Amino acid sequence: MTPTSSHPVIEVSGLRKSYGGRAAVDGVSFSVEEGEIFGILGPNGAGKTTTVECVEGLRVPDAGRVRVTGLDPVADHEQVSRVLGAQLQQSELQAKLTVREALQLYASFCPRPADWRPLAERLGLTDKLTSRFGKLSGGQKQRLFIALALVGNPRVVVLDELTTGLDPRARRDTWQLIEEVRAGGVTVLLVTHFMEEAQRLCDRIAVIDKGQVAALDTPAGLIRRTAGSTVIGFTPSAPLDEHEVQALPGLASVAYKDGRITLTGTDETVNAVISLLARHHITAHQLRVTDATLDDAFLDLTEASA
Ligand SMILES: Nc1ncnc2c1ncn2[C@@H]1O[C@H](COP(=O)(O)OP(=O)(O)OP(=O)(O)O)[C@@H](O)[C@H]1O
Repeated sequence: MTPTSSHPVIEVSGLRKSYGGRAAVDGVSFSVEEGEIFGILGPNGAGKTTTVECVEGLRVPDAGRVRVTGLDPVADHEQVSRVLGAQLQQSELQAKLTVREALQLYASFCPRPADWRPLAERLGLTDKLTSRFGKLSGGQKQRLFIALALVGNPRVVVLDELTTGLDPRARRDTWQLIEEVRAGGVTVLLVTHFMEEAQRLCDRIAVIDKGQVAALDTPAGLIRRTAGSTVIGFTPSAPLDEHEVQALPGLASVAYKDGRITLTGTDETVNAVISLLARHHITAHQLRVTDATLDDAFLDLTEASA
């Protein structure tokens, strides 16, 4: 089989994988189009890494179909490894290898490698080229893994826990780099625990929970699915009547903490709260009205299936 562009770049359909009789991935389906940044989000143990390892051909599915540029990652492993760049796990690099040697070595495996020097520069590794892998800090190792995933000029890059262990500046630089990589037409499959990262980078996200896709949408679409897409918080100058609060239109949730009330609901809820306060001559101190975040949506979606 040869790669073709008529397929989605990544297709996963009815994927199942069990370990010792326990399903880690239980019927996952999604497809990723060329040039997309597709996020996989989910709680610990949800089956995210197992899913992406099946995409990388590192695990053999028990059932279902996985294709990368139309190729089977297990049967056509060699061809897939020419188009797919993956972030390494810690144990996969020798401690004695220097950063330069690692970059040169990985570039030498690839048919049309990128120039590793600007990549190293972009990832803040230029000062570390002669340092041995074993002596790098956690964040420096992480940056090297990102460089190694990109050095082969892949069509598809799989990044699992992209920015874990990076400081805030390195994290932001890495996000920018990923956006630049995508602007160059590369498709990105990104496993992340960081909501801000998913919201900022991903075109679409599959929320995986207990081995299944709990929701698949754009970040904005996922937020809209949450019961309360608007969050209203304030400290009232006098207690509110609980019956009136519960009767607010569009109300999704109410929480009280240290005299402060936080409601989630809709725009209608905001208007109704303001009228309620005005009717009772109650002042709202430190009133904040914000949009719900992906964090709220994630909790809602993964709790809903708990
Ligand atoms: N090699 C393995 N042998 C046995 N069980 C495994 C193996 N790898 C993963 N599991 C189990 O499969 C389930 C899914 O694991 P997986 O690593 O895919 O989840 P994850 O969503 O990536 O989790 P995390 O966010 O914690 O990295 C977990 O219950 C895990 O314990």
